[in-house]
Amino acid sequence: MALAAARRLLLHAGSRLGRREAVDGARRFANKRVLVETEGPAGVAVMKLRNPPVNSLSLECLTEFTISLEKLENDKSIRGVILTSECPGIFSAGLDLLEMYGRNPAHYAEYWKNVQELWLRLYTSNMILVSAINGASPAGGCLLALCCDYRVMADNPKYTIGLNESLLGIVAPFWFKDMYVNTIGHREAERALQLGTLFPPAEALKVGVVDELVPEDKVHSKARSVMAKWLAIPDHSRQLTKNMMRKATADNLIKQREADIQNFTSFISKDSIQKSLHMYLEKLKQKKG
Ligand SMILES: CC/C=C\C/C=C\C/C=C\C=C\CC(=O)SCCNC(=O)CCNC(=O)[C@H](O)C(C)(C)COP(=O)(O)OP(=O)(O)OC[C@H]1O[C@@H](n2cnc3c(N)ncnc32)[C@H](O)[C@@H]1OP(=O)(O)O
Repeated sequence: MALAAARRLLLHAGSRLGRREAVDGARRFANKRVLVETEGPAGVAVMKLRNPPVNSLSLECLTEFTISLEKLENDKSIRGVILTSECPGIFSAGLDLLEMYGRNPAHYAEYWKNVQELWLRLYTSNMILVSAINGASPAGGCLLALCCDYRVMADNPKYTIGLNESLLGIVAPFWFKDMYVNTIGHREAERALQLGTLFPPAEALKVGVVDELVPEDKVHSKARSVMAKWLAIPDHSRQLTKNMMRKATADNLIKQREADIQNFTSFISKDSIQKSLHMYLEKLKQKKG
């Protein structure tokens, strides 16, 4: 309830701000963790995640992301969105592990509902989505990129991308898996999901997790030129085609959202899974020291 009220407030405040800035010509709105700029080619917004240090998708970040998307969807002048990060070297570290560790079942359920909500909005968006992957993109970070229509990645071998859930002792849900299969094919997905592979850029390109690699300083300009190509296609035919390609995958979750929340909640609440997450978080800490 409290989150729903916060969401309404944010949406309202955001739309007032958005309107005022549009009058000034600045065309920019921001929540704390998501910045949206609509400068550049007409009809294109750039959405930047800014939840330092690693753009983990906390409940607040998910909510702000979903609200920003909703606002852009409602703005008929916007036809395309470039999704990128403001955190140096990190696109997104994926779902926030601290939302899935040491909390209670009601929190897990609320969190998962919001993860589903963001995925459904992104994956089924009528807008053209291009990701400018300017850093590491594990698990939920990869999920965000996979929702896009085209993925441009910085060719920096330090950055990796993939669904690495099995390395954490958890299991990618069926809808993550479905989207992976849709993108890279059954055999590659089967192998990568079991091994929790994090692909360096050249391998990510080879297997089809991303569509194009460019030098790091060219990621944004390339994303813009890709967007220009997609904008040249009439919206109605592109949207109907996208819907035809993606609807069955989205419907598969829509028809069992509640069961998926229950599954997640009981899975993540298990002592053995909490122990695995604890060990993984400790490993992340030790990496530093
Ligand atoms: C039967 C099945 C039924 C249902 C389905 C069930 C379950 C499915 C469940 C969940 C699916 C989850 C998908 C996910 O997205 S899980 C998240 C996976 N993410 C990762 O593995 C990334 C981990 N992070 C890293 O590898 C690195 O941090 C990095 C490469 C992103 C960045 O490296 P850096 O060296 O630059 O930074 P660090 O020092 O490692 O990190 C800084 C700081 O941030 C904390 N942190 C990192 N990632 C996360 C995260 N995802 N969530 C929360 N916090 C994170 C890290 O611990 C550091 O914190 P401190 O400064 O030490 O406090």
